[in-house]
Amino acid sequence: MNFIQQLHAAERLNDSLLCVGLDPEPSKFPGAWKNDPSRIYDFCAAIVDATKDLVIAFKPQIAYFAANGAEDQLERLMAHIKRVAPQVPVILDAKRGDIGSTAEQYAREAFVRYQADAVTLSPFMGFDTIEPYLRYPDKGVIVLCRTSNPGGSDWQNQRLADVPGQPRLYEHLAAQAQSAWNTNGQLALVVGATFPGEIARVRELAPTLPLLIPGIGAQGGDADATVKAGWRGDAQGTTGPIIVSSSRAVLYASAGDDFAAAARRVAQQTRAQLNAAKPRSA
Ligand SMILES: O=c1ccn([C@@H]2O[C@H](COP(=O)(O)O)[C@@H](O)[C@H]2O)c(=O)[nH]1
Repeated sequence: MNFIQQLHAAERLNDSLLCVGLDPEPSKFPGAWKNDPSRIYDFCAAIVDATKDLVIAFKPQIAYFAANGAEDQLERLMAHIKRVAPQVPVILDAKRGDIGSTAEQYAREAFVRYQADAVTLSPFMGFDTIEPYLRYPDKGVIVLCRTSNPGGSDWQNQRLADVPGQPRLYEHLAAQAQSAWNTNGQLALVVGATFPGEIARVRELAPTLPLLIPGIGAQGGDADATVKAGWRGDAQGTTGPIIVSSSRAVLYASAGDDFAAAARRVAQQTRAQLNAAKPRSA
C-alpha cells in the first residue's frame, strides 16, 4: 500500500482524522521517568499502545529525539509502531530541505533508516530539493505550505509579482503541489489549524491532496473550524484526507502515572470532536 492508501485505510479502520504527535520532552515525563531521556522510547511506546486504535497516523517529531541523542530510541519506536499498529501510517516530522545530493541522504534517513511512511519537508529551496524524496514511489512527501506559527505569515502570505494572478506564496505552492510537483502522486501539504481561512483556500487549490493540519490543542486551533475548512467534500473518501495533529495536549494530559490513560481520554475526545464536525453526509 502507498501512503495515501494507508491513510484511507487507517481513517476507515479507526474512524479517525486524529494524528497523535510524538514530541517527547523528558522534563514533562511522569514520576521516576521525569528528566530521564533514556525513557523516551518507553514514554512514546506507552502513548502509542494507548491510542493506536484511535488515530489516522502517528507523527514523531525528530528534533525531540535528536536533541537528546535518542535516535536509536526513535528507530525502536518506529519498529514498535510497525509491530503493534501496522495499519497506522507514520509521518516523520523532520521539515528537511537541502540541495539534491544532501536531500538523497535525508530521504534515506527517513524512509530506509527510520522506515517512515511519509516525511515533512520545507519547500524553501525549490523543487530539486523535493524531487529525491519523490523517487520513493510509495512514500508520502508532505510539504510545508501555510504553517501554524504566527511568523508563517512573514513569507507564506507574500504575493508573487512574477506569477500570473499574483498569488500568495502559499497559494502558489498549493497549486504547484496539486500539479507539476506531484510526480509520485503521494504529495501532501501542511496547513496550520490556526488559520482556517487558509485551510479552505488550500483545499480549493489542492482538492485531492492530503492535508496535515497541526495546531489544535496546545496552539489553540479550532478543531471544528479546521474540519469544516479542510473537509474534501467527498463522502466516498477517495481523495484528499485530512490528518489533524495534536501533540502536547495528548502527551501531557496528565503528569502522573496515569499519563497513558489520560492521553487516551483526550485522544478519544478529540477524535469525537473532529468527527462531529464532518458534514452529515460524510
Ligand atoms: O505548521 C506546523 C508544522 C508542524 N508543526 C509541528 O506539529 C507539532 C505541534 O505540536 P502541538 O503540541 O500539538 O502544538 C510540533 O511537532 C510541531 O513541530 C506545527 O506545530 N506547525
